[in-house]
Amino acid sequence: MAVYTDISEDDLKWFLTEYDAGTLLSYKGIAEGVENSNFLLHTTKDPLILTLYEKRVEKNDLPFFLGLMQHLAAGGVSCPLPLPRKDGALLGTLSDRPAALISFLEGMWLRKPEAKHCREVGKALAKMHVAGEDFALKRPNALSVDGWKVLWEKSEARADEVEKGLQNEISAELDFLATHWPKDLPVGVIHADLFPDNVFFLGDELSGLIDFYFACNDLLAYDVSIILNAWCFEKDGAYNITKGMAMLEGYQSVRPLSDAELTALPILSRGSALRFFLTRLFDWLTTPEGALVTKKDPLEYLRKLRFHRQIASAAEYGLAV
Ligand SMILES: Nc1ncnc2c1ncn2[C@@H]1O[C@H](COP(=O)(O)OP(=O)(O)O)[C@@H](O)[C@H]1O
Ligand SMILES: N[C@@H](CCOP(=O)(O)O)C(=O)O
Repeated sequence: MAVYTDISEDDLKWFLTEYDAGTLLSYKGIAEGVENSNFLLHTTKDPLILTLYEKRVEKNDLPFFLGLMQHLAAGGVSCPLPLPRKDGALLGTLSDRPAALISFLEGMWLRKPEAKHCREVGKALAKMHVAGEDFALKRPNALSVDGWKVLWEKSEARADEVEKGLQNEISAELDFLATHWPKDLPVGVIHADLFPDNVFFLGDELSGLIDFYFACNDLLAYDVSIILNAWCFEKDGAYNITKGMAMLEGYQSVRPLSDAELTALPILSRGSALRFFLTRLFDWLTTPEGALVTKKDPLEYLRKLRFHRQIASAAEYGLAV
């Protein structure tokens, strides 16, 4: 469960006086997510999500995230809209945390996505990439190669507690990726965390994307590798080529990938698998027992990383190159 910060009813009512959000009827903490504290609010107007920004979110980045949601929504991407305060600001303070109200998005995330859903996610990601082209603000990816090294330094000494031999394996992987990471591919605004729990569906129809708090400027094809990792593997660790094919076709129906992007897909997928392995490993080693958050398994991403090491070309993901 991710409610790191408690709020009192009085404080919340006071916070709401800054907005034209109606009168509070009820509120409850949301059990999902790992980064921030989220609450569902019912008022005499539309339902809202209240987010209190926690440890890994830099306050200076919030105008980028909230502005991006506004920009994408205006560009036809279905995503939550931040509600401005009466003074026009998108951000307030509650329980000593930066806090925002965003619109409630109908739908639910899929526990068992199928190939047809992967196709929709591919399309939606490509639409987001296109809609983000003229977004003026910039945010470098703090979780690319240099950021991975910093994260790794914090976990390295204890990595073998999770699996013997990890210290050597991951150090070598980082060296490899630092040397071979592609530089000349198309860049733009990427979501960077488009996992199943961040995509809502109503029936089989994709109703929207949420959780833009890792969004940044980086290689567009890196974002494709993230969804490939997050959506196209089965619980037993096997890659599902039918899902991969559907996802890549969906993406390319909106934004075709260049030959260089396709060639780079295996190494980008190694990188994105490593990125999620490293944040999970850090959380695994540092989250106190009994904390109200579900820890995610780092080894799931180690297995994906090892899979991508064996891939010789993007054709093996389900696409003729
Ligand atoms: N705009 C929204 N509309 C509906 N539900 C939302 C919205 N934003 C967040 N949620 C709910 O809160 C949960 C956690 O949100 P998320 O942004 O993924 O949190 P975190 O950043 O902490 O990972 C989601 O799984 C969803 O249930
Ligand atoms: N998707 C990441 C963790 C970030 O969680 P989210 O709730 O913000 O999507 C992972 O699976 O490691």
